[in-house]
Amino acid sequence: MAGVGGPVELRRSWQKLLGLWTDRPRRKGTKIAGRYTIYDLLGMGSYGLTYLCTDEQTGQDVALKESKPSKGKLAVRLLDREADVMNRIEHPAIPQLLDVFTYRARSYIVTEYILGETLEQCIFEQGRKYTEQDCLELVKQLLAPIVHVHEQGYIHGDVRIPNVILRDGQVHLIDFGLARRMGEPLLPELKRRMRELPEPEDELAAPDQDLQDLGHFLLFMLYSAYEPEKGRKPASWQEELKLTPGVRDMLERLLGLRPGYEGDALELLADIDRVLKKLR
Ligand SMILES: Nc1ncnc2c1ncn2[C@@H]1O[C@H](COP(=O)(O)OP(=O)(O)OP(=O)(O)O)[C@@H](O)[C@H]1O
Repeated sequence: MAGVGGPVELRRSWQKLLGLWTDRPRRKGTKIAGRYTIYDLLGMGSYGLTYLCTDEQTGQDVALKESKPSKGKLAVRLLDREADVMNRIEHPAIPQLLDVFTYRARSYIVTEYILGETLEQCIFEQGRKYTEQDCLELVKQLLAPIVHVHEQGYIHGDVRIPNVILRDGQVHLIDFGLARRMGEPLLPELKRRMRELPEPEDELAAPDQDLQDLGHFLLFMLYSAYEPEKGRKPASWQEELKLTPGVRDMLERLLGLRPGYEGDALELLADIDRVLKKLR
């Protein structure tokens, strides 16, 4: 029959509707576990809702992430994993884990709230443009928390501009929802979600994956200053971005277009310092 899907599609639409209802954000002023008062919804991710809350015990602003009820046990498991990784990490450029609890069948993690803007907001909402030097300074800053995560035996797994917050010019790395122990494969349940990523999804977690992501991060940042000439056909980034040779080489190594850093963040750091010296 035209316009009406089969039973599978109908079931999917019904589940989607049910999900929208059960996952609807909580109202401002709602108190969770008698302690955290919701002030604002920060975002709705695939498996969780994140709120800006006031911790009534300390008076501190916190970010509270709640598992999505429609995603059932998987959302709870992912939040547990995220808490487990954050519990082992302590770095000034990573929000501190403050609390983990279950309340009315939902899981929660509470972290320090970083008041600032994500680099995605800086570029797409505020139209900020970053020079090569700015971009390298930011990547250099970001390497510190990434190296710390690697030293604890994990990879972040999702280094992207929406997951980096700038506060007073200092970067903060958030969202450990896809973090994995070194050598661990991607959770089978997440494979479908990661379909668009260029890396093979069966790859075991290794530091080079974060460095590759850092390459994509750097490319995004560099494009913020790109002004396409009128009527010019789209070309490769090497042609579009007029990069100095040092930055271009580094990017090609990060993106795996020539022999790379093999996960060696210290080699990358030395390279950044060398190129920055020339740019300054
Ligand atoms: N500690 C924090 N401080 C300030 N803002 C935060 C913090 N944690 C998350 N946010 C903001 O909350 C929003 C939701 O973030 P979160 O990373 O939890 O989920 P997401 O990115 O929407 O989803 P997904 O986990 O599926 O990528 C984002 O806008 C993010 O910038």
